[in-house]
Amino acid sequence: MRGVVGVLALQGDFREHKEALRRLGVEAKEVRKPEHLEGLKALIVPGGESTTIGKLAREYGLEEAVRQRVAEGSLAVFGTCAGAIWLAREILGYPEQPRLGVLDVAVERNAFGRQVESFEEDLFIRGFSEPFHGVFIRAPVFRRLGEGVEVLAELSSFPVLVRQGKVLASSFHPELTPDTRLHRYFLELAGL
Ligand SMILES: NC(=O)CC[C@H](N)C(=O)O
Repeated sequence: MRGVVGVLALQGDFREHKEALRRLGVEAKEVRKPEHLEGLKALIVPGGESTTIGKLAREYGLEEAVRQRVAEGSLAVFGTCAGAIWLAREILGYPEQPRLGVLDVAVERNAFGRQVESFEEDLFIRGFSEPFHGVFIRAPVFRRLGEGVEVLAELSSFPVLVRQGKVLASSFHPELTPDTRLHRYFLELAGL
């Protein structure tokens, strides 16, 4: 057992992330209120609908609480798809959409076009020796990357996996494949 990881459980596929953590022998804790963050060093924000996640996180006081913990450097965060959108500083075309703003990127929602609802593609992730099977569902891409943002994987020259300090964000859904390497990478990032 390597410590406890929080999974934001307001909306979206948080159960699949819990299952990925279980496969790694890590205890997952559902986070729905600011007090659930106590003692946590790592939080996963699932895919789903970023407008709903953002709205509920604001309503429940989690937006402010998570932002504070990330600013302090005491919480690592991994956002997948809608979760990644919530982390971004800017959401192109949706200036009013609630977001955390801790990742210095502009994110474009549904960037591969609405007609391309979903697809799968093997990705080369920096530091991984074998390709990672990426599942993309109405996926965003990261644009206008700030100086501190490192690109870990690209697809057709669009960044699809980025990292800034202890903040990790993917356009795709690692929780929907049996491959746990990216979750393991995040645990290491969080110092777990
Ligand atoms: N699979 C997903 O998480 C889709 C994200 C969705 N396109 C959004 O903007 O919230």
